[in-house]
Amino acid sequence: MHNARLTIDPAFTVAPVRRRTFGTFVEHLGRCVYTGIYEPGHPSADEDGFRRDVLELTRELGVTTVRYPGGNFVSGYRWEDGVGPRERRPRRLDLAWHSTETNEVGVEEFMAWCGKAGLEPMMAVNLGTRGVQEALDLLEYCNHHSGTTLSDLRVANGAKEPYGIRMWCLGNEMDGPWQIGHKSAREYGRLAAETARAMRMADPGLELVACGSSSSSMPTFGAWEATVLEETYDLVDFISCHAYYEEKDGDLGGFLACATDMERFIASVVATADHVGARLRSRKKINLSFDEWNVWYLSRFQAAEPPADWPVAPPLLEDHYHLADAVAVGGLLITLLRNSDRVTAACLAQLVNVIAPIMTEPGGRAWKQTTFHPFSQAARHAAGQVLRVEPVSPSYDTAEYGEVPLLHAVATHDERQGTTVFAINRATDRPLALEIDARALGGVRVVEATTLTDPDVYARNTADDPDRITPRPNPDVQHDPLTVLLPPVSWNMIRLA
Ligand SMILES: O=[N+]([O-])c1ccc(O[C@@H]2O[C@@H](CO)[C@H](O)[C@H]2O)cc1
Repeated sequence: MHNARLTIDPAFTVAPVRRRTFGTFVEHLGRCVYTGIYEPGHPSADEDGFRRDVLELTRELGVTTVRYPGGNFVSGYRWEDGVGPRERRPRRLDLAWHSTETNEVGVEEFMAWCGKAGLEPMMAVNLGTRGVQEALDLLEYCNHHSGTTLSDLRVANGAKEPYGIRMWCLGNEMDGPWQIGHKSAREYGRLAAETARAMRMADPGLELVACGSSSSSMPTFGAWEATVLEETYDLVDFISCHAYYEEKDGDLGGFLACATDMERFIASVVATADHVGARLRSRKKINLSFDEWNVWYLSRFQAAEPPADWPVAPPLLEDHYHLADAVAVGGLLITLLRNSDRVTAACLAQLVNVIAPIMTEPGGRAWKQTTFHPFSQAARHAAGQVLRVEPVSPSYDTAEYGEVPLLHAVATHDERQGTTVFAINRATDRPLALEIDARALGGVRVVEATTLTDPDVYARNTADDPDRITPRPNPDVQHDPLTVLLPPVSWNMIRLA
């Protein structure tokens, strides 16, 4: 058995828990929209064609914000295609995903779905094939009350009240050579600046996200952020970060340590943003929108052929997650929370079917993947302030990241909801006895301790066995000293009150 310790003291805080940390992403990609959130013929479909089973799971997941409509898709998207009478909407080639887009769902349907799910939208504009004018048009269509051609069109299409969308992404991954309309940092920075400047003329209160790098392994990483922020610093609020991880060559220990990369990624982008701010002598701080993060078996996707014959909503990027994937996701969530001073928005990519916590069968069942659980527990129970905890833990050696602690943890504290510790044990061979020094909280007890684990780290949930991997009460809790046994390869939640 390994032993680790952490001390909880509500006097030492990082930042408030940001509700936007629990965002997700709905892209017109594969079956995320069609047969994901939307399937008119489905037995659970509501009057607007949205699957009630998916809506219910989305609520249970605890999602707060949702990014839309892409992703790579947005860089070739004409938003006007998706508004007005359905029978008049064009069918288009979606070059990003080699599919046919029917436009049955567009901004109107998406906003109606957000209303039903109780989510804040985060809208992306196309800066691949389009520019300032089209972004302004979409903004006017969405947010202007009425009395102009575009706002009256929205009203005529059934949405009397403006949508009031606050958060906007200025394009998507424009550093990626795969992106339609891919640009250099300077080209993109100028376009993002002019788009942001014009959007702010319409509404100075918007929160704008400039594209950062599509991963920290891009050759332009760092330089890209610096150049883009040189152009946009005073005009945007966020720089985006995207990161996907997968187990490579059977290196489970290295994979479970992937949050180490995310940690370094965040530190590098914060340093770069602050460096630009310092050179500009600005008092403003740019925050990070980690608006794509997840486990994604990208190498399998890259090895596969694109869909033949431009199908409508083909199954794409449908990763079936196992326990170890869920523990990796839990580790990434812990890192996002630990960096809540600068990471003030994040989106798990994506929500349904496409590298997603929720899976569906067309016409059939919906179920929770393993990765659903760390997200839903953190979204529900992380509250109040993120506490600065400094776990003391044995470490292990990884090929990719060097020495990494076996324990990765964070705690949050709220006067009413109490204190919650989220922790993963990365050890593959034995449990970790975690001693929690909670004396500063004064006489608290464990009110709930759960663990997500399984003797088979590659066990998955399926439609037939949807609860194979689900949080279960952790029986190994001792008081005085407060000690919880974390099983090997596990995600854990410990609630104190
Ligand atoms: O590292 N890559 O090779 C790589 C390739 C594509 C890629 O796309 C991003 O991930 C897609 C799925 O969420 C989103 O549509 C897009 O923004 C993100 C990363």
